[in-house]
Amino acid sequence: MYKYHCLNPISEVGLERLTEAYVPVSDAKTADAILVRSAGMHDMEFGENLKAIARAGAGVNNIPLEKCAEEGIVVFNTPGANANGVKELVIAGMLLASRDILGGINWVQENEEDGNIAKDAEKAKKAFAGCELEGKKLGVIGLGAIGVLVANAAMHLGMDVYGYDPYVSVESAWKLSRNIHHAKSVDELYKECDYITIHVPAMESTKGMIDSNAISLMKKDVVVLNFARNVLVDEEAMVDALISGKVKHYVTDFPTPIVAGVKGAIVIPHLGASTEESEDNCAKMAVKEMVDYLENGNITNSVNYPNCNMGKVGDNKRIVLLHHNVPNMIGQFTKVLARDNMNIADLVNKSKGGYAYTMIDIDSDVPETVAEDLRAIKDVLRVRVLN
Ligand SMILES: NC(=O)c1ccc[n+]([C@@H]2O[C@H](COP(=O)([O-])OP(=O)(O)OC[C@H]3O[C@@H](n4cnc5c(N)ncnc54)[C@H](O)[C@@H]3O)[C@@H](O)[C@H]2O)c1
Ligand SMILES: O=C(O)CC[C@@H](O)C(=O)O
Repeated sequence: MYKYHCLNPISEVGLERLTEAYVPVSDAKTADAILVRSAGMHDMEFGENLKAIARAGAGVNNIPLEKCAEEGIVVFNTPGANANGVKELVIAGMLLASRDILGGINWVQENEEDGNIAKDAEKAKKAFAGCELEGKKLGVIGLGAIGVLVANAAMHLGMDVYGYDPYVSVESAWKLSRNIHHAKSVDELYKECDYITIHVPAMESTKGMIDSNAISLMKKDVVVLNFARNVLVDEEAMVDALISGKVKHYVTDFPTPIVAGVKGAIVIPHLGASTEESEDNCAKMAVKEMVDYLENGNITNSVNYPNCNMGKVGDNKRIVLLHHNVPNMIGQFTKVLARDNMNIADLVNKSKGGYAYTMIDIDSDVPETVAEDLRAIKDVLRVRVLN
């Protein structure tokens, strides 16, 4: 029996895939696994049973990844599962920034009682005119799951698209249209583009990436879109640029007291991934990853431990060990197993940064004393025996 806790509402389409072996609990401290969306987890104390956190979404800046790794808790996310939802809202954001659709709709609501509204609208509409996207230059910073979709869609709308991502994956590079210009530096993109959209994770290295210096390089009347995280943009600098008229619109999915209500800021209440399809996709993927880890020890799409897969647990017992990525760990594991005369049927070891994961299939029972001896090895963070 596994206990799970949902820190945010998770789509039923995902939860209904859990068998009767899974029970929801109201106290996160007692859970084997936590399902989460955007809830902040940095101040949480984790219970000793907690083995996995599955983020139904892409961004993991709400989760203390290093602390989890040290406590032997594997953190998963759902790469690409909500990318289409975000892409569509980014396109909507570009349209909202180009045509005064919001101003026009407000005008109609304010004049709803005007019996001559059809005729008056024809006079009023010139105040809400705008420009088209076709032929304009779009810069996309970050060519991952979302950035690639935005770049390709904008290209199909007739935009001239520049992409910047020094760490682009092979998978993304394959998906990216060959008509996208490869910006050699982010400064080149700032100088060239009429619209700039950012799709990078919030990390120490990306925080404040769009600051006053970046804005100073941009064209006058540029539109900046941020559907990634508020901390990527120096919001004080952005407000100054909106007030001075350097930036025409700042379209952001992240309301903060600094930008909400500022003229020129188009602020959306974090709706990028809030579609039925995205929520279902994320929940299904998060639940699948969580179940496969709890039951089989397989790790897929973890952000703090290496991916590692030995298929389903069969007739053999499986020992899974989370540990620091330091020399001689396998030697110490096999010594413990050899001492108890245990035969290894299969073994996989993978590492990611400072952490490593070892899966060992054993063709006999694994006494608790063996598990305890493995746990006692220095640099071992967690040991589980499955089946
Ligand atoms: N608004 C929403 O509801 C919503 C939904 C999903 C994701 N997001 C945010 O969008 C971010 C991106 O999502 P994704 O699914 O595309 O993630 P992803 O991991 O697929 O792509 C991120 C890309 O950013 C690139 N990158 C990293 N550092 C960079 C840098 N300094 N300069 C340029 N590129 C850099 C990476 O190489 C990667 O290709 C997430 O981390 C999350 O914060 C927001
Ligand atoms: O869960 C959400 O609603 C938003 C998720 C989004 O910000 C993400 O990073 O995937």
